[in-house]
Amino acid sequence: MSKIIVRGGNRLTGKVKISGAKNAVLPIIAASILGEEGSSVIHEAPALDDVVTITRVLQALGIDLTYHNETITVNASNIKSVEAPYELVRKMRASFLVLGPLLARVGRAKIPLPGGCAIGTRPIDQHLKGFEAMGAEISLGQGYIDAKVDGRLIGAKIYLDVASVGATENIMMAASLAKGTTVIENAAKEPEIVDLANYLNAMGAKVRGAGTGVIRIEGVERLKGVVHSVIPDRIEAGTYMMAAAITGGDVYIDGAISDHLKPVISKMQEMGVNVVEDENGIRVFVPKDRTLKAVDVKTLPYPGFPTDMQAQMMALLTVSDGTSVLTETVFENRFMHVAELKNMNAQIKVEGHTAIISGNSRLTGAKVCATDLRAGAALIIAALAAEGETEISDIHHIDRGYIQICEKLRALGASVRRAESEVEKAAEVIEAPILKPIQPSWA
Ligand SMILES: CC(=O)N[C@H]1[C@@H](OP(=O)(O)OP(=O)(O)OC[C@H]2O[C@@H](n3ccc(=O)[nH]c3=O)[C@H](O)[C@@H]2O)O[C@H](CO)[C@@H](O)[C@@H]1O
Ligand SMILES: C=C(OP(=O)(O)O)C(=O)O
Repeated sequence: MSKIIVRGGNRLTGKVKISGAKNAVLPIIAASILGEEGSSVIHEAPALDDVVTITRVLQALGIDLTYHNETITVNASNIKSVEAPYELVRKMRASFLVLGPLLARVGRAKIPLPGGCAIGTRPIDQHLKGFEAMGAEISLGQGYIDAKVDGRLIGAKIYLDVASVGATENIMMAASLAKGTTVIENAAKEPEIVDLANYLNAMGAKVRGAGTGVIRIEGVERLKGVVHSVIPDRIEAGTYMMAAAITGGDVYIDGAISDHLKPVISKMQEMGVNVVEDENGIRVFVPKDRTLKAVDVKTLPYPGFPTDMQAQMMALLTVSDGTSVLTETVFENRFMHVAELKNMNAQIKVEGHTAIISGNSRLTGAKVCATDLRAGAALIIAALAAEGETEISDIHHIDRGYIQICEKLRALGASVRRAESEVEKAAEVIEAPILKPIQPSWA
C-alpha cells in the first residue's frame, strides 16, 4: 500500500502555487457534454485522480477528449453512449454530474449510483426531484438511475430542500438546454457554481444569479465549445494556510482568491494567525513566540465555514491554547479523522455533530489512515507539527484532491515523502468501447 511519510518539526516558509479547483473542474468537464459544436479547451485542470476519472467517463460515452499538461480538450459533437461505467462512477461522487447534461443533450442517461468519500449517506433526491420537475422519467434498478425524457426537458421552478452544490450544478446544466425558463430556489452559492455558470454562459447559455440563492436559467437551442480557465482551489489554499500556521511558518499562498476564503481567514485571524491578503494571493504567518488561541467553528454552506476545511481546522486546533468546539452541520459522518488524530495524541471528544478539542496537545508521530480526502489532509497537517515520524496509509483518498502535495510541501521545507506500492502503481485501464453516435429523440 502506498504511504505518505512525514517527519514533523520543520517550519514552513516560502511560496506555494495553488492549482485549479477540483470541485470546479469536475462539473465543468461534465458541462462540456452540452457542447454540440466545436471543442472546449479547459485550462488549469490539475491531473487529480478525480479529474482523470471523469475524463474517462466522458471517453466511455464516446466523446472525443484529450488531456495534456493540465489542459483538457473536449469535443462532444458526437455522443455514442448514454451509460456511464460502474467501475468509474463508483470511485467518485461528481461523476453523477454527467446525468443532467446527457439528459438535456440526448434525452437519456443511465448512471450508477455515485461513490466518493464516505462522509455521510449523500442522497441524490434533490437532483432527481429537479429532473422530474423538468419532465424526466426516472427509474432506479440494480444500482443504476435510468433517466429519460420524451423530447426536450421543460423549464420548471425548483425549490431545493437543501442548498446542495451538486444538485444546483446538475439542474443548472440540464436547464441550459431545456425549453423555457428554470428557476432554482435555495440554490447553493459556492464559488464553483459561479465558475460553472461562467463556463455555461460562455458556451451560449443564459444563466443569471449564480452565487445567489436564486438562479434563473433561460434554456437555449444549442451550446458550443469554448476556452475556459478554472478558478484556483480554495480548499487546497486553505489546507496550505493551516499547514503554514501549525508549523509557526511564513507562507505565501500564490493564486488564492481571498474572497473565496473569508470564513477561513477570519477564524485564523481570531486564533492569532497573521493573514495578509492581496490581489495575487494570501500571506500566512505566525510571529515568533505567539501561541494560537482556541476558537469555536461551525461548518455551513458557502459563505459559511466550509465542511471541506473542517478536518484541517481540527488538526490546527489540537495544538492551540484552550478548548475549541467544532460543529459539523453539512455531513453526518465527517469526524472519521478524530480517531486517527487521537492516535497522534490529540485530545478530542465527539458528542453527536460536535467535537470538543482540548488544545495544547504535544502531537506525536504514529501510523494512521486517511479515511477520506480531507481527513488525509488533516493528518498531514498534524504530522507536520508532531514529534517524530507519521506514516499515513490509504493515500488514494488524498490523491483525489491534492496534486503533488509532497512536492509542494517539500518546497516549503517540510520533510515529507511518498512510499509507492508497486501494486497501486499499475493503473487500472478501462477501455472505451467502439460506439456509434446517438441522435436525440427529437432530432
Ligand atoms: C465534487 C464536489 O463539488 N464536492 C463538494 C460538494 O459535494 P456535494 O455536491 O455532493 O454536496 P451537497 O452540497 O450536495 O451536499 C450537502 C448536503 O446536502 C445533502 N443532500 C445533497 C443532495 C441531495 O440530493 N440530497 C441531500 O440531502 C447531502 O447529504 C449533504 O448533507 O459540496 C460539498 C458541500 O460543500 C463538499 O463537501 C464537496 O467537496
Ligand atoms: C468531499 C469531497 O469531495 P467529493 O464530493 O468529491 O467526495 C471534498 O472535496 O472534500
